[in-house]
Amino acid sequence: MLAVHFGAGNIGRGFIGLLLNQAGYEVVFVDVNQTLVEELNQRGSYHVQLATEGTPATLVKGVRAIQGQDIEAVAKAIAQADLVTTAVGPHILQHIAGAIAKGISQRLEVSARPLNVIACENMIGGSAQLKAQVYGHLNESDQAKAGQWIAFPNAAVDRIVPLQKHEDKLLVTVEPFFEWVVDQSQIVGEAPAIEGVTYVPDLAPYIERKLFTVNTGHAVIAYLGYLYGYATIDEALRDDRINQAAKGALQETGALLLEKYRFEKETHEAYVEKILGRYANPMLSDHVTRVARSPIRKLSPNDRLVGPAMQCVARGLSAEYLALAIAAALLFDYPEDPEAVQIQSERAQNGIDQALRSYTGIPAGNPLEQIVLEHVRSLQAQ
Ligand SMILES: NC(=O)c1ccc[n+]([C@@H]2O[C@H](COP(=O)([O-])OP(=O)(O)OC[C@H]3O[C@@H](n4cnc5c(N)ncnc54)[C@H](O)[C@@H]3O)[C@@H](O)[C@H]2O)c1
Ligand SMILES: O=P(O)(O)OC[C@@H](O)[C@@H](O)[C@H](O)[C@H](O)CO
Repeated sequence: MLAVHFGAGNIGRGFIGLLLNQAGYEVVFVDVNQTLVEELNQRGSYHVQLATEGTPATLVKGVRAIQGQDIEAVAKAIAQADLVTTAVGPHILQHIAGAIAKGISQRLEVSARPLNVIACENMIGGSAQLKAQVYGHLNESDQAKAGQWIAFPNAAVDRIVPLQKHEDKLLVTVEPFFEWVVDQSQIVGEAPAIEGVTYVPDLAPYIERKLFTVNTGHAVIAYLGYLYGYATIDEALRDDRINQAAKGALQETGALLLEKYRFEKETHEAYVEKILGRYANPMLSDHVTRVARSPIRKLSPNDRLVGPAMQCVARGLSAEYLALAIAAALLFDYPEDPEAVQIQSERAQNGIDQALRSYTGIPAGNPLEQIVLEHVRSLQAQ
């Protein structure tokens, strides 16, 4: 069994590649980072270390890699694959769509075999978005055939994997917890048997619960942590102001999720407690600037902050702490993050009101707008 995985980064090696390997797949990574590609091909293996005391590292063997710019080689691998997965980042999906389409066309020419393409990104409808981008590269006849043989099931993935700073360029340290949920209703052929994957009939509650809890809380801690001068998530969480804001935001998204999806209150509270413990893991050393990365994406209308905040406001639920985090994200002026630089330049040229409108999609006059602007003023005054 052959799995082609796009993105040999933190989640790619530390989570998806590991589980696929343990499920018996030969894993072929596709990446544009030449160092990673060369190391993977030279060594054919790498280690995954759990961020806990005294656990030995796991060896992932029999892997190789293809340079992402080698479209012919990538397409050939996809034509032969039994499964395709991605963990490249939401904005990169459009750049891999052409190679996936080429592989699908080659495959449809020679064989009628089902193939599932699963985007493992932090976003709602990641695989559906990738499908639309891939279809943009297929002719009508291939689109029709692909409709029968190629599926793009949406997924939710959860495992905190910080930036890696090991001498060994392939070693990846991950938290022990993981969750990989896939929409069963969108699978073509037999569902891939991967230990650790949960198939569900409808992904919506799972992806929203994950994005609006794990990633919302994370974003609150990261943006406030950055403003208050902390380097890592666990450090920031020890500040009472940030701790209270994270818990407050998770209460707000919790109220929304409970109302929308009828999760059991106790089960959701236990889920939140577990996540707060995961953030606090001192062995992860997860930098606030990693978690805060790409603020334009994180401030977009369907993402972890504005998404739940707008829904809370529409339902008459509180969104005070979410608004505080949106304000902090608008003030995130980390010079090494191009999206932060872009927001700050908009703010400098046209003011915070315009920056808020441009990047959050909050309609002018929506009550959330004023709440966010008040938080901006109070954060600036501190
Ligand atoms: N790190 C986490 O804790 C975590 C957890 C769950 C989900 N995610 C999601 O997983 C995805 C990847 O995150 P990450 O933390 O592993 O990032 P990362 O930067 O470590 O990995 C991304 C990899 O994609 C590669 N890449 C970039 N452009 C490419 C292209 N055109 N073709 C092939 N490869 C390309 C990069 O070189 C890099 O190795 C994101 O969507 C993220 O939100 C991350
Ligand atoms: O990957 P991002 O940039 O969408 O979000 C940053 C972190 O919140 C994220 O990577 C988490 O660590 C991960 O989603 C945990 O499952």
